[in-house]
Amino acid sequence: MAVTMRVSEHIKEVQSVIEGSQTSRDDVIATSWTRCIDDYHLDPVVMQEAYIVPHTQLKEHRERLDKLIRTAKYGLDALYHQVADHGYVLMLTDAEGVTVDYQGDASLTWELKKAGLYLGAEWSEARAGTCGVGSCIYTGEALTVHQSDHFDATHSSLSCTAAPIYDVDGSLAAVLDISALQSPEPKASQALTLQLVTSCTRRIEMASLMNTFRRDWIIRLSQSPAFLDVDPECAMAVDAEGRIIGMTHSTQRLLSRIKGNNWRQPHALLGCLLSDFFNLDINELPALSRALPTEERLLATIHGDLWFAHAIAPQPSSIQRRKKVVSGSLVSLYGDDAKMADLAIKATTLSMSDLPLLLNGETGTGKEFLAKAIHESSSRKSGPFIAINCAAIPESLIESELFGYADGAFTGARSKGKRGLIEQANNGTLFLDEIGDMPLSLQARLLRVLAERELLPVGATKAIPVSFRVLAATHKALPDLVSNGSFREDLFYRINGATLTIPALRERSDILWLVGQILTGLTDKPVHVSTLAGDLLEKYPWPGNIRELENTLRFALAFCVEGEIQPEHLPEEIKTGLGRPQCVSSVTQELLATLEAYNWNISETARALGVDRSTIHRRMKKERIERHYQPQGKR
Ligand SMILES: Nc1ncnc2c1ncn2[C@@H]1O[C@H](COP(=O)(O)OP(=O)(O)OP(=O)(O)O)[C@@H](O)[C@H]1O
Repeated sequence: MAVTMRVSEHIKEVQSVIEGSQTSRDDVIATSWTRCIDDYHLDPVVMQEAYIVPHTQLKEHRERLDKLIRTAKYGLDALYHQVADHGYVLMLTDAEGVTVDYQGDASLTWELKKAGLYLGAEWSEARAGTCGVGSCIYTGEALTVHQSDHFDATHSSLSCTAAPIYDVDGSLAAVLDISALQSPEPKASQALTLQLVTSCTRRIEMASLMNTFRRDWIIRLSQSPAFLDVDPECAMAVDAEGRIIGMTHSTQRLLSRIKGNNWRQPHALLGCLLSDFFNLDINELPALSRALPTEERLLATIHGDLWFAHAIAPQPSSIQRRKKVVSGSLVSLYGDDAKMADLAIKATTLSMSDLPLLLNGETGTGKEFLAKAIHESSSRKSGPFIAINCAAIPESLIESELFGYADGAFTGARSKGKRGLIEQANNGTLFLDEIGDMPLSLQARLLRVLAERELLPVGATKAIPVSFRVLAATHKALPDLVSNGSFREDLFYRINGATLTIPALRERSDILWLVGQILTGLTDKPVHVSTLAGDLLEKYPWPGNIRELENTLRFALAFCVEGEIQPEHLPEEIKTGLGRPQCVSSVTQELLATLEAYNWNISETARALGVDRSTIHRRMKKERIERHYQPQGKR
């Protein structure tokens, strides 16, 4: 009976307030009641229990706020511990009012669920009428909706105190609410609760800013030097050019005040220079680090108001931190890429030993580049680095090129002896590129040199002692060549003290860094890459890896005159984002198979396919078919 009386009185009060009667309710409550009628068309007579969103929807809402839930966890746990004994539950909702995280007394689950103080409950104004979370979302301010402040009499036993949590870009991310099923009658009893919730949201925003902008400058401000380090009021993130890129909500209000802006327009602040608000330039930030006593770290706004400030320098990424253990030359191999960082750390350790290394990777991934860096990081760096492309030297010359020949080994003009490449590598590094293409007969001779550390030039009778480190590279799977008998197993073990595998360019996350490095090497002029062109370069699959990237940039430089590479300066296959054709037609497959079968003899291939030679040439040109790794002399 008493409940029915209370409900009808509440409905009457709501109606009289809507009609404009004087009320002792807070303004924020009265205006929300008006919205409920005018905007959401809710009827105070129709009472509705809390709405719980279906489980699958809740999962999606939670996933969207996952990062914040994890960041806020410690703060939420601490807050719940403070209020649990006083009968409060804690809810974190997203900006739509859906409860995505919850802590409450498990023994009261049934009552709490019924009252909507539970995971999945949706507390938007449009759905639930005037309520803590919904009205906080609408106003963007912390507030308490106490008992009969609720529009819907169903909720008039609840007291809900909510505060907004803003994202680092100033948009509303979430609402933190603590609610009680029962509370004392006066609304003032909730004043302390409001304080608690607000200071918790400030700390969550601070943690979120610190997490998001680890690699940028963070400036924290406080009116008290004693609280600057422990509980600052404001914090903002600033990029290398001194532009504001993130902020907590109190900073949003402070900066808006300085500029004379409405605080609800955070985008008018983002991107502005620090010097638009404070008498400070980015270069002066180090002076605000902990090197100076707190009392001396003063920062003045452009209007002369003073704040104590603490500037935190950008923290190096884990990859950058790990770069400190990578030896000098190997650092220049990569930017922010975890796979390359792992490779460089391994290469640094191995470069200190004399172990033979096998460098594996697709064509153009930088195997020779890596080999040189390893040489330069090793104790043999003052010796020569001799590179031999085992696939490029004609088979007939390879022996004399590698081993040299003695005086009089040949008749005629070349009767004077010649030092072979292996001898030239003495005291340095011998880099055997495309080792998988070395003929079996030479593999045996190379094995002997590696085993005995002495070499016998062609026609010589006396062996020469040699000391060098062997680095070998291949894009082929050497174990497969060993299995099919085209590579000697004993040589494989001799050159493979350890294997270093270089990732393909498409697997790397530092493509744009590489673009910058290569452009610096190709031109003295400053050249930028537009965002769109950069996107295309990052998306392209790069079958030819860094070599193809280098050629692409040469191509782009030839067409770009304005100092900025745009998509139209890129080759067709990159511009269209399609890449080179990945699958070959059956006609092309037949042509390839026949060429292979006839050892790339065009006349025999033409005869076998019943066409003339010019047709084969034309089709090879059209399909860009060419024989790879053919010894030079036979092309
Ligand atoms: N980290 C790097 N920074 C800049 N340029 C690089 C880098 N790595 C490789 N390159 C360039 O890419 C091209 C290909 O590199 P490299 O010849 O070392 O590749 P590779 O794997 O040995 O190729 P292949 O398998 O065809 O022998 C070279 O012009 C080299 O200068």
